[in-house]
Amino acid sequence: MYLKTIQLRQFRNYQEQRVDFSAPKTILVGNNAQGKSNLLEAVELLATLRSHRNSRDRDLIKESELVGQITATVERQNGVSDLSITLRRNGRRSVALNSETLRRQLDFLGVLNAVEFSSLDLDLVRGGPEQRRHWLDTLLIQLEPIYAYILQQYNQVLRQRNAFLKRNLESASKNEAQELALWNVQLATTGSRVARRRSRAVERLAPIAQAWHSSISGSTEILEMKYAPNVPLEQNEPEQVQQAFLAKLETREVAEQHQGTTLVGPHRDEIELTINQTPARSYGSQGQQRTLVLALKLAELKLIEEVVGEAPLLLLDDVLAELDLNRQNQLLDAIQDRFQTLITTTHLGSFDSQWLKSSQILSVQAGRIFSPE
Ligand SMILES: Nc1ncnc2c1ncn2[C@@H]1O[C@H](COP(=O)(O)OP(=O)(O)OP(=O)(O)O)[C@@H](O)[C@H]1O
Repeated sequence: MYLKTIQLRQFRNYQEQRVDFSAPKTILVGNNAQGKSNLLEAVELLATLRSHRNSRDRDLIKESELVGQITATVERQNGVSDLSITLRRNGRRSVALNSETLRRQLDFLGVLNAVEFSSLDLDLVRGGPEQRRHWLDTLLIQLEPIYAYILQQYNQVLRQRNAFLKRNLESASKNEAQELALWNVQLATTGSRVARRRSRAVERLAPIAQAWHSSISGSTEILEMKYAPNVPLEQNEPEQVQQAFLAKLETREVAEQHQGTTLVGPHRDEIELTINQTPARSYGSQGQQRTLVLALKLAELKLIEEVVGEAPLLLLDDVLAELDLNRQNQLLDAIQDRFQTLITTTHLGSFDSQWLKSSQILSVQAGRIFSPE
């Protein structure tokens, strides 16, 4: 797939900016805080309707404006599509595909696919389980857009169940016990859907990440990636997972009523990363942790390509310069010209000259993008 053009209106620090992509690789060069990451963020929103930086819509809209917009033209094997996202300060978003406003945001997903790699991704190793869940969920949304809906349903039930538990702290009248039983069934049904999909995704991702990791580290390190669901998934049959879910809820009932919050479910899952049998967080140097993140990102690219049948975009936000030459080359070899790649950097010095020759280079300055003289 190929992103041909993108247009930003009142988005972040851009007033009105169109970019035409003319090569498989585009390098965006500029000083800090000029708008490079903002452009990649716009592409990420088109692919996932989510932002790496977890921003609220009102932060995405240009200061003092009410509405912001991202539009783009994407070329795929089966034709050309126009995408558009309109952001409003009051938080109501609308999305359109080929100029037709879509009722369900879900139908917007899957037209453009992208993998983002930024320094924030080091949190995949160093951060808490929430970061890893968020990462896996974003990947799943691209692998099967229906997952966006499944996750939203789960989160909605979870919020309502939490509110119910809070309202009824410590009490358990007969009516309330009945209502709780209903919430439990809903939580188990929606939660099992989330957990089974996460499990499947990790199963497919883990061997690819392990192979990349071994290749980048020169076979000295073995990466293991394991899904550690909060509700055990001994069997992958929906019914059995739901039963296990309900059984665990029963064992935690007293604790949940005491704490007024849901203690069971995929919002407490973990994705375990170990290197040579040591938790990745406590293993080795920053460089080694970077190797791990790089392997995860390359695995994401490959898995999306496999599932979707076309190569996703790769968004490299200021990370190339942070990789040593060996890792840079591994990455560049893996990309070649197969993946359209947008790269941000503050200086071109660290790029291979061959690379520079075959890339489109654009300058970014105070919310304006232009070809350097
Ligand atoms: N909603 C907004 N309205 C106006 N300006 C914004 C908005 N959100 C962010 N900015 C501005 O965008 C700039 C940040 O741009 P960006 O994050 O793309 O930096 P960058 O060029 O990638 O640089 P760095 O190398 O520091 O990441 C800052 O000047 C910030 O004030």
